[in-house]
Amino acid sequence: MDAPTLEPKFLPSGHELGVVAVGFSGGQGKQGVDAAPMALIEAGLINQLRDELEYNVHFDGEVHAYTDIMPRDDPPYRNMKRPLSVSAVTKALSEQVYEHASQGRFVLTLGGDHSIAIGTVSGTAKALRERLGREMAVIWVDAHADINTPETSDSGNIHGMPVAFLTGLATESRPEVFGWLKDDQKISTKKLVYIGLRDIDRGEKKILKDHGIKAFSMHDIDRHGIGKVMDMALGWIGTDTPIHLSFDVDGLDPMWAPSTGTPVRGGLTLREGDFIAECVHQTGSLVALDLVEVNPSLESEGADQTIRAGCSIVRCALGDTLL
Ligand SMILES: NC(=[NH2+])NCCC[C@H](N)C(=O)O
Ligand SMILES: [Mn+2]
Ligand SMILES: [Mn+2]
Repeated sequence: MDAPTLEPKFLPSGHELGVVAVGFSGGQGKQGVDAAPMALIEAGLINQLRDELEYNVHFDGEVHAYTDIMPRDDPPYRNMKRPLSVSAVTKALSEQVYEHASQGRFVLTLGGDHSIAIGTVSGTAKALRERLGREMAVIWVDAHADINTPETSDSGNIHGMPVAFLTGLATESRPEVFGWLKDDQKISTKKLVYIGLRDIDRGEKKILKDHGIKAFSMHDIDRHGIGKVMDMALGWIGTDTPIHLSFDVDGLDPMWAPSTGTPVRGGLTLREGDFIAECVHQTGSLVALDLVEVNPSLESEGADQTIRAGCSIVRCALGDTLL
């Protein structure tokens, strides 16, 4: 199989890969999503990246559960469930991701629910600003926009809010509830692009509209095809901007990825998911990838294919090709 061919634009070498495994489920209510990193690793993902794609993998060999920093008492605050836990975990994760990214490594984070993106995106955004003096773009592949503020959220689940905190649309001064997030760890709403949306809350629709956020829904993919949508999405970002890809496995149709906490029918095919990852790799601008929301304990007869779909997306984003 081919080694990653493209010269990356924002990494000193195309071969240094930092991996962080995050066994965290507190951003939503269903247990089991914390088992995903181990399931992905046991399916051979890290070995494939090392042996077939020839990455020099920097991985501490641990699935981080952050039990030592988890507060015992964590009541709702401003409608958020488990705010202290999610804040503490994402703060620690942000530092781990920052460490890899500031050493010029590509950062792969295996989640975990999507609240962990508060940690991953903040870590890479800060490192890229320091290392290159550049603002980073984020491509968010998901059935959901995850841009609720604590006030617009119906569920109170923080995995539906990460983008609001990362763009500064939601703010909080208490350091123990995301007040640790500083401007240099945030991203602009102008550098955010969604792909695959199909289940957006009313308050989220208003936010997307009011801030002119670039979003390609399943309707756009039906209309233009995924090839054209990727041209438009990457055209919006431009060729001079590093990209962090945050991939929620529920962006795929439940036919291909049934084992996830909030499945929504009418999603991306397996090939469309891989194609998105391939196209983003081909830009040479990709600096980080999150794979989140795989929950092997749900629809467990479909767990294997969900895990395989997740592994495939990661390999494609890291330069695997069909030929
Ligand atoms: N990362 C996810 N799967 N998020 C689902 C969010 C669902 C819903 N919009 C909420 O805010 O609760
Ligand atoms: Mn989702
Ligand atoms: Mn999500």
